[in-house]
Amino acid sequence: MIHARGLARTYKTRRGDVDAVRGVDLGVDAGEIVGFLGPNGAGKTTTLRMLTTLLRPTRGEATVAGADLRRDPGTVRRRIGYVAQSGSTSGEARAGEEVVDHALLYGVDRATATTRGRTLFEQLELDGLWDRKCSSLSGGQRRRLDIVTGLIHTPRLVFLDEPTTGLDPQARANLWTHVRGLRDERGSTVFLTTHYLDEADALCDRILVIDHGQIVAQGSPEDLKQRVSGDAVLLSAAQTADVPRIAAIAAQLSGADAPTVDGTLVEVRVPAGRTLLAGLLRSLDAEGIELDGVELRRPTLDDVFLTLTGRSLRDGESRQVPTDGAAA
Ligand SMILES: Nc1ncnc2c1ncn2[C@@H]1O[C@H](COP(=O)(O)OP(=O)(O)OP(=O)(O)O)[C@@H](O)[C@H]1O
Repeated sequence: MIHARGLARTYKTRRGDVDAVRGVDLGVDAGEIVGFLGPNGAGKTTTLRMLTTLLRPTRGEATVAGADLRRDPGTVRRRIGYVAQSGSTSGEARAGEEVVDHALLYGVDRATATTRGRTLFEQLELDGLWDRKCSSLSGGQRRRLDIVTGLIHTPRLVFLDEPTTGLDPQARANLWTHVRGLRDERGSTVFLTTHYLDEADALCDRILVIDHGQIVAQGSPEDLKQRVSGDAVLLSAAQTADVPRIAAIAAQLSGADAPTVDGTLVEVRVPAGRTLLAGLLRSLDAEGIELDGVELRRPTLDDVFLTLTGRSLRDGESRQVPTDGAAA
């Protein structure tokens, strides 16, 4: 569905050239949900805008939805749906009208657009809102309306730029269900950008990680996580004085990396945390050491990014990340 080779974009600015995307190769098969993940400024939107014909690549080639991006951008445009970060509906318009107008732009006739629009409203739980002003919809409803707009001309490939940014957790989870539905019920291929690791993990068949304009990793969420060897064992000491002894015992675990200490928290990475945990707790107990808490953390996508780049996926954040790997 997408086949790109060496796609690059340099912006000319007064301060000099900005190499936003530096030669991206990527492939997306029909029916996949692919997540495009990376920190702010990594090049996600620039890549998306090139693939959707909104921005001309400085270098590289791509076929998108079966048409050549450079030679036949008109066909690419007709075959894809694009839901921009900022959305595309205007506040004063009525929701249904907005969707029908969008379809007319694509050459869909009014009757067909209305029938399709009403079906999509039902599928995306917007029924009853056809005549409502867009400005009176909730954030989640408006985002789903953006998606209806992106789908009204029945594209085979849909690009979603940060579809859940700004939504509350329930609205995000609800939108994931709808994105899965696009693929499962309509057979659409979905290419989405996101900052949220949990979103990519839960929703995507495959993930591409971009950093500094280049793809630094790709694979299924599980594949990527398996590249980070080991589990993290986090031991929270009840008494600060016990921390050095806890670290010393943790360091003796089979295959352990050097433990790190942060206040009363000792963290150690081991190849198979689950099998070592019981023995570790027995050793600590035998030494009369009391713990406030124990956590075994499987690798997260953020660990993958840390391993690859030495940085957290979440901007400017250092190692103090929530232990469940969920994005803030
Ligand atoms: N029109 C432009 N002119 C100059 N530089 C730009 C322009 N648009 C983007 N850039 C720069 O190109 C780089 C990539 O930006 P891009 O918006 O593609 O990243 P992103 O991964 O989508 O970021 P975000 O997650 O913040 O949306 C950044 O350094 C950005 O400042």
